[in-house]
Amino acid sequence: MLTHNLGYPRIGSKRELKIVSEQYWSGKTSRKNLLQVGKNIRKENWLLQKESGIDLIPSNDFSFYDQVLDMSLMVGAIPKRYQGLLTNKLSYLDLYFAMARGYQKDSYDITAMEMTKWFDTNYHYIVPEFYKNQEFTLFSTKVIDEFYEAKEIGIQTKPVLIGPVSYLLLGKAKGESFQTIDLVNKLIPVYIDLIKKLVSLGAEWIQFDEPFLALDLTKKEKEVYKQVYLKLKSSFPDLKIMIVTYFESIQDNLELIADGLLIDAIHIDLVRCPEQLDVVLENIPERIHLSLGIVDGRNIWKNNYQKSLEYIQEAKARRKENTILIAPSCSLLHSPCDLDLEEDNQNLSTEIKDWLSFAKQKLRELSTLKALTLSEKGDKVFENLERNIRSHENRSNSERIHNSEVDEKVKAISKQDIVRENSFNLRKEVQHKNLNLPVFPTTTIGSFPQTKKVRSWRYQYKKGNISLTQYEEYIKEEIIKVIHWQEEIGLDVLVHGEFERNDMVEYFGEKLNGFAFTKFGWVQSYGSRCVKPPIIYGSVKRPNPMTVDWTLFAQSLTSKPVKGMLTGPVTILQWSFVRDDQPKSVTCNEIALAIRDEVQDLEDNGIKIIQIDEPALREGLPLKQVDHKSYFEWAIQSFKIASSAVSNGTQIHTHMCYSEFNDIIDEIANLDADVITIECSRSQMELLNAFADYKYPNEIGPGVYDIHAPRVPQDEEIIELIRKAQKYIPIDQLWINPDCGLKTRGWEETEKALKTMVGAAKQLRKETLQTV
Ligand SMILES: Nc1nc2c(c(=O)[nH]1)N[C@@H](CNc1ccc(C(=O)N[C@@H](CCC(=O)N[C@@H](CCC(=O)N[C@@H](CCC(=O)O)C(=O)O)C(=O)O)C(=O)O)cc1)CN2
Ligand code: MET
Ligand SMILES: [Zn+2]
Repeated sequence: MLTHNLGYPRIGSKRELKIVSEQYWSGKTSRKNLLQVGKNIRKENWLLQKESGIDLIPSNDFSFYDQVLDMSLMVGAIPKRYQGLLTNKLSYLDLYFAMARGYQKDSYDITAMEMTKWFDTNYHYIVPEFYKNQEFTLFSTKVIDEFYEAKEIGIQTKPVLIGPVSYLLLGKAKGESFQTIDLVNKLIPVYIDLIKKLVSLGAEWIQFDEPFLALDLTKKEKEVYKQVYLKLKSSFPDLKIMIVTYFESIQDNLELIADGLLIDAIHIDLVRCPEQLDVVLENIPERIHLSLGIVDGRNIWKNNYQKSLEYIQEAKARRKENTILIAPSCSLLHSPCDLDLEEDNQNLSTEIKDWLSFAKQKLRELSTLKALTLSEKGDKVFENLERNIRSHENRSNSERIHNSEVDEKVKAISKQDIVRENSFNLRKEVQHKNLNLPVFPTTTIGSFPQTKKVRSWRYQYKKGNISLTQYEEYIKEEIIKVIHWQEEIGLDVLVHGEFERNDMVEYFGEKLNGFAFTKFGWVQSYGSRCVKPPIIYGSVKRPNPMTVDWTLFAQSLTSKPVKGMLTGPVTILQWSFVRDDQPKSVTCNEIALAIRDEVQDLEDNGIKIIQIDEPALREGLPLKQVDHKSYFEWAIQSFKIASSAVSNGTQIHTHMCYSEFNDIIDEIANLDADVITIECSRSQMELLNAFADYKYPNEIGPGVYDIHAPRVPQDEEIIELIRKAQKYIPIDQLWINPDCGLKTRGWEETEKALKTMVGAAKQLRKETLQTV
């Protein structure tokens, strides 16, 4: 039985890659240094995995930005708008970053590629752009270089590629309409080229990530799967092809995998879908090795050895031991790096720490499980099993995890608690009278630039170098500046800027009971951006108001409305590491009740507009159609618990971004928020089609410019987008705002962009008045 790993976090345990990338982008360090830091991280990760007793160690799991973008460069899927950069001899790395971040320099003005969520995770990938007559060529040798690099330090790795079918399905057809999967015959020769090189360097196993193989597939997609793996196997009969699935069960595609695919191993996610083990053992023949994904790659709880050993025993009873592998459920990209770094962390007690395991610890868990499988009772390694059992007992018996008062409150939630006083039409009238806004009201999504300065104050405060009063004074100064600036440029609905927040989820977690925090538990979200998801270990409760003081302070500075700014229950749940000992729906309701109290407090204090962000609503959607309904039932209910306590005149906003929303318009409408601001600009307002078809009843602010990249939009671009929006949405339902919050932007581009946006709104208002 072998242990193997599917991918290790590449940001570095102290976010070394993030730091150096951002320095490189701002011209503060050399390309050579950036490349060196990347190399050091790869080496460290490989050696760590070796020391931890992992038999098959991955390569090409490293990335300077995103593994899907790496694939696009690998196969030469470079959209035309970057060709000029190519011929102008921009380095490979700078071309790569230009595709990810856009390029606005030396008379170039090129937009970035679209970015979207990686399945149901908070990781975002760069969406490949495909054209009907797309050609592919082997453009980059990254995978070969990294295989060789590992070999040089004595490690024979298993290169990781995104499988050709999943790669095509992850992309988007541009220009003429067609199915991306139709490009498969053009793509395969490039994979073959690549594999040929890897095999000649001595690669024995190659891991093909094919997450779509665990999802609903069309007949055609199944057929393509067959063709592709037939072609690959017949080209490389001696190569061991491992197909990796995760986040869902393969049970609906067993026949295809067992009879249709010429492969040597299949990996399944037993953490998400333990129930598939039985049918998989029944149906997958022994000639295909079976990799059991038993250590949770998506959450931070310590592995339950007893349960894992049962799975292994079950497999051993039904197939030869040397056809079994064990692994994390998915790539450890989604786990924080190292629990050992959390020494003297007061927000993570020794008791709770004993319940947890991060990427480094998860590797050890795998080798311990292997050792336990191979040894006899009484061997020393069994002490590990006993310790593990004790940890789990301590956790389930701990007094920290349940609070009967919260349980009672959740049980007492009634139908009345989840509907607004009146329907939207009536509320709208009261709100419009109340707020008296112009047509095309302008607003932003909440955050303004989180500058180094603001972050370093927080850092200094947390370290004890400055007092709380001093820290709050600094934040107040920022709020004063940002309120005045918003008034000056003529925005209609203002925000306080969220300067006091480290992150929109972590901040609320810190204020709620039942959450623990790490110091170094960073997980990559996209590019250099990371999050430190808080850990929900117990009942959630709001001991005190969380945002009221800051919001009132901001409102006291202006006569324009300031939006109260909250993160919604589904998003707090989805972006935290959530307890696995009760249904998510229950935890979500607990959070919803806390947010409801906060909404009520804001209203009681005279705040007229309250935004409850739910950018992760779509992300939480189960990956298979059959499970959608039950998810939406509790997710929508949670949002409504949080938002429905207010009177007609209080305007509830929500905000969503980074996802495809076309297929969930019904559910978005069911939230019954008075206004939704939604990301739209990267997809050129495509989304609004769906809203228009649906005759979406409430108000909408489709994002009019992309905030992911520093690029400043032109006047005409914004006007063009608003005109487009007007074709779909009646004017009296339209708001004007950016795609998302501005926390990742600098002030320079923010000022220019928002002035342009307000200018565009003013111009359109004039035109509208003339036509009336
Ligand atoms: N949780 C979450 N998920 C999300 C989003 C989001 O906002 N939050 N947005 C969407 C896109 N994803 C994003 C994810 C992260 C960031 C982001 O800006 N992350 C920041 C970190 C934010 C943070 O936690 N900041 C802390 C810690 C900052 C820090 O690095 N401190 C330094 C010291 C600071 C100094 O002195 O310079 C240190 O600890 O060493 C703070 O402000 O307090 C980053 O990577 O840079 C943005 C978008 C989808 N998913
Ligand atoms: C990822 S959604 C972000 C919403 C939040 N209010 C912000 O402006 O940053
Ligand atoms: Zn957003």
